[in-house]
Amino acid sequence: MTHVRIATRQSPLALWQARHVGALLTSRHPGLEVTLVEMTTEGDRFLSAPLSAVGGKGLFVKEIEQALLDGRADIAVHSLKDMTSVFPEGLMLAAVPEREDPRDVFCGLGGLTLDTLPQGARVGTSSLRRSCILRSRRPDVDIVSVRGNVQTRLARTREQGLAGAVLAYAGLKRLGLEDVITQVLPPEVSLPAVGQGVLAIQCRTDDARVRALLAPLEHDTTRIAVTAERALLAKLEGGCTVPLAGHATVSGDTVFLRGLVGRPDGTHVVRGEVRGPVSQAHALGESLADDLLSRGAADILRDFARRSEARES
Ligand SMILES: NCc1[nH]cc(CCC(=O)O)c1CC(=O)O
Repeated sequence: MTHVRIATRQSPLALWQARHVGALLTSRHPGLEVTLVEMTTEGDRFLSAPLSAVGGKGLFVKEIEQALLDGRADIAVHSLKDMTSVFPEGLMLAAVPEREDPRDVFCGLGGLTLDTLPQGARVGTSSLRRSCILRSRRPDVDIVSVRGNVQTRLARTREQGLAGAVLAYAGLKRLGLEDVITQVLPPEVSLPAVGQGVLAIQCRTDDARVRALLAPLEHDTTRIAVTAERALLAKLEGGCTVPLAGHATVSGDTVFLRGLVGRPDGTHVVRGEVRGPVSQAHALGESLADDLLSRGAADILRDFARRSEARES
């Protein structure tokens, strides 16, 4: 019987995700042999600097993608959230399984929530999006960068005596760590990142065998939502990392997409939303991007690009 190799990072969350996709595959294809190819990526090696300073989210996926292109693995499993809008030539997003809960959560010390946080509290996150959203609601809050895998971030939050940290519900659920959550943040409060809660299953575009094996893992509603979200991302990303959120829901034949671009300190936030038929998911994402750009996001992106240049020189 046939065999597939899944490339994955070695963090507990990445391993859970790769094993989960392995289990989905063997349940659809009894007798299929699945092995994991465990890798360490550049993103895992530079844990001390903020992600935005060491090269952004592409770091975690680049080396895994190379393993696919080199034929060292047949499938890669990533968090879609960690992927840039452009895929390397020769690779495709072969399947997106059903989305896990996309919301952010607050993990507060001693039961704290965002509403009971004391004035000037220190909150852990290394996400520009979470920093922007938190500061826009609570300008008094002090953002402390905590990087590393989910368990490491929770440990740092405790060690440094922070009031709490904002994390993704999906990661905590997958790791069985829901008991640290003190508040689930609705999208109206913390608009999720593009692709949050979604697993990206990647393979070589010319690998018909693996594409056929992955086809039954595809979840149509999830695909529609991420098509809208990633069309928004593609028009706003512009090569630099900026606080950006994008979240779509599907109800019947209608997609509802919300987006946000802002400054990391929360002093300027541009929000918008669009609604339209599922067949127009991609165009809706692009039109929301244009709308945000015309209402101030273009200025924010321009300032950001200028500051990145200043950092490099
Ligand atoms: N940036 C790291 C990362 N990438 C994906 C998840 C969670 C799982 C998901 O969103 O699918 C996380 C952890 C977090 O943000 O708390």
